[in-house]
Amino acid sequence: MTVIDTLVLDIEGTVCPITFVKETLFPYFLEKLPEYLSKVHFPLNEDAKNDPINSILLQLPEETSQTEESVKSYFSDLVAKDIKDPVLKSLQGFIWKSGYESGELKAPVYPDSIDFIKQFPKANSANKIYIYSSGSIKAQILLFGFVDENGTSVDLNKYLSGYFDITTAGYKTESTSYEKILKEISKSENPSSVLFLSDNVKEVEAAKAAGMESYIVVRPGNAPLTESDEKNHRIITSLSQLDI
Ligand SMILES: CSCCC(=O)C(=O)COP(=O)(O)O
Ligand SMILES: [Mg+2]
Repeated sequence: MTVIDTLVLDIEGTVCPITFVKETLFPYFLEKLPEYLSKVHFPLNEDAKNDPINSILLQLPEETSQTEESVKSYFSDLVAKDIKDPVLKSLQGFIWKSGYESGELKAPVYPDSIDFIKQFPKANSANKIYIYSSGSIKAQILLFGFVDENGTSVDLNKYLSGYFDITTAGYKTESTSYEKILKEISKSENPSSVLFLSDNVKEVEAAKAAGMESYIVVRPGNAPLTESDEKNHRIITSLSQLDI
């Protein structure tokens, strides 16, 4: 049996509760959005590329980016439907930054995940951990940079070897995205030495189709699994159950 030395971790529903994303991060973004949009001049200025919000909004379809109101209602709709849209994810990462830096936001990464992330990449071993989330890479680095460990903010980024999102790897339910990750981390020849963990069955199936090992992580509040999901996949409820 191949030894697993590389982990690729999903975030929401895997190493941190879905409620943190849905009930804290998404509402924080919607609450702050009007304040950020009020500083933008509409119609958008094609030449104001060094204004970060203006440049993000320039990636929107033209009919959506005409007025402050149309932009607000476009993003609110995407958030309500939890659409993994790259422009939304980029703007969310930008707005969450000020929340983490002011101390208003702290990421409730599960204690078992904090322990695992700290101990798995031992010195002088090939062990590595990567992150693959629909949240932008900027948002991933922020989340792991401000982890709430017993009330203290800790930075776990030094234990992580890299990050992938939908702009760099592709959508998480497509096997080609996992093939791309394998190539990027030089594991195409040995995909079964890589373990992907996620709460999302379709993501687990896509990773397996690319040749990775993959388990479903069940956490409180995650979507329920069917009998066939339970039969076809290995399931864990904590990263402390990993026998690697
Ligand atoms: C990186 S924090 C924000 C998470 C987010 O926006 C999201 O859509 C979570 O998706 P995941 O792929 O981590 O389940
Ligand atoms: Mg998830």
